[in-house]
Amino acid sequence: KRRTSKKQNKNLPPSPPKLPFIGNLHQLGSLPHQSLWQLSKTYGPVMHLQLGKMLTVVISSPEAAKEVLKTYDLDSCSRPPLQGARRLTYNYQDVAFSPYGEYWREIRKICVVELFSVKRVQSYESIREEEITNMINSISRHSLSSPNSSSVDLTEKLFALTASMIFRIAFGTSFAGSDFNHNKFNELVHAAEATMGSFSAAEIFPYVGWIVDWLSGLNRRREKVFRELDSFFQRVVDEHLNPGRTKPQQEDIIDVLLKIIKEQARFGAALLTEKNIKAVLLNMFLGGVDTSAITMIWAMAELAKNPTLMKKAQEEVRNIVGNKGKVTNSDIEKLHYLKMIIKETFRLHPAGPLLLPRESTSKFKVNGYEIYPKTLIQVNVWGIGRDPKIWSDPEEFIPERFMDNSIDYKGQHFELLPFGSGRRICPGMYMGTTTVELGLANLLYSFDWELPNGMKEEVLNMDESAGLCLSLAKKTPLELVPKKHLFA
Ligand code: HEM
Repeated sequence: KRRTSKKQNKNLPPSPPKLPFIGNLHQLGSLPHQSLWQLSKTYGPVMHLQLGKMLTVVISSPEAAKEVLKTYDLDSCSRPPLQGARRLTYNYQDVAFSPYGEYWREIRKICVVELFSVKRVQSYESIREEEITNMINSISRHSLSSPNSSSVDLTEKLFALTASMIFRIAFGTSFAGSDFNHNKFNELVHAAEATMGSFSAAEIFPYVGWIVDWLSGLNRRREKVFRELDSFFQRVVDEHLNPGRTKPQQEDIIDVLLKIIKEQARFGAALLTEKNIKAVLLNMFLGGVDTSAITMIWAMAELAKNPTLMKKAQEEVRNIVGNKGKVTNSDIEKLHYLKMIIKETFRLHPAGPLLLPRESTSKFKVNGYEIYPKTLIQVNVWGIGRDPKIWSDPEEFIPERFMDNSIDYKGQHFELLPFGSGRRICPGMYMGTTTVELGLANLLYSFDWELPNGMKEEVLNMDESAGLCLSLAKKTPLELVPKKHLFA
């Protein structure tokens, strides 16, 4: 049973004042990473909050993040059993929400070694290039067919791009080749994300919360999304099991997982089942589609707001690629300025502003305060990215700050943690950054971009939208006017 602060208020981190019953819940607001960052300015980089019945510790400095994610990684790398995720993960039989233990270690190893390894990601190079070419062609058609320079909705284009890529990588067919409607699928994935992210009353209020969830229809909505996704995933798995199926050129993710199941059965060590395949597919859609799209959208929005930086990035990519027609994987390593733009985007707009919640499994101390077992831990990487003690002009988008600076985002530098760090670090980091780099490079190479209707850069709306499960989206769609770049 989750502990409450009454039993252990000896040396807990400082906390804002609480209300009876709900504790600090009312202080979260609609953008919790922002409210928590404000609170941390008063209560410090290690503070505790009572969210209903859940004791939560919020970490808001690189030093404290290093303690949790490195020094005490093993003591804090479990996940809380969130009700929103329970059904959709077949009782936490996925990677992202599975508690720390033998099963998680095994499935995590499969992800790192088999599914998202550098070799596997490289094997999907042609899928990435084809899907990006499709997007560029569709923007070109738009730009040619509207001589009065009407804008395209880049938010829609980039979500469609990452969804199509993950769909093909996971299932081996494209949306066009499946009987699943593109929009319907995106709708379903977003509904799943929303149910995952929704707080259950059952989680927050002891004894009576389940009644609220039942009355509000939350359980019914979760069940409906679960059934639809489950039946879709099951159908694709069954198709893969059909001996008459024509296989795609590269093994897709379902092929790889089915092969592992077969091998395990041969050695009598059956650990994975079809349920695990479906749960991992869900992780790929929830973890891989929005995060990469959102990062590209924020990067393009920042560049549209800063035309000098946009021009510098375009000159770099056009000089390096020449009139080849498109940017390919082999060009990316030479695009140093683009890489700085991506780092700066991760600093200001990390797709997971609070990472995913961790749960402690033993007692340890951070900054002299006790963290007890079964505490929910959130690391505010959004706040750390905007801390004036670490970054000069923190609210400004300045890619050049990374020029003579060794800070990277791969989990070794606790000032910049868009993918987290330690045992739970995002296993899809290479897949995500490869998509973001190639997608952005091609957008910058192929078109000049302008704000619509003579809009001034200062008025471009950069508000954040209430985060769902993981992702911190731009509130309004990014509409920009593309002008096809003509090479001499
Ligand atoms: C720009 C792109 C991406 C960003 C910013 C991102 C960010 C994150 C973050 C912040 C976490 C939580 C780490 C923690 O708890 O400490 C995470 C976990 C995870 N991500 Fe990503 N991600 C991205 C792309 C991807 C892709 C492409 C995939 C797979 C197709 C993926 C799959 C996962 C999975 C399975 C986990 C859970 C890992 C675990 O709990 O062991 N992510 N990601």
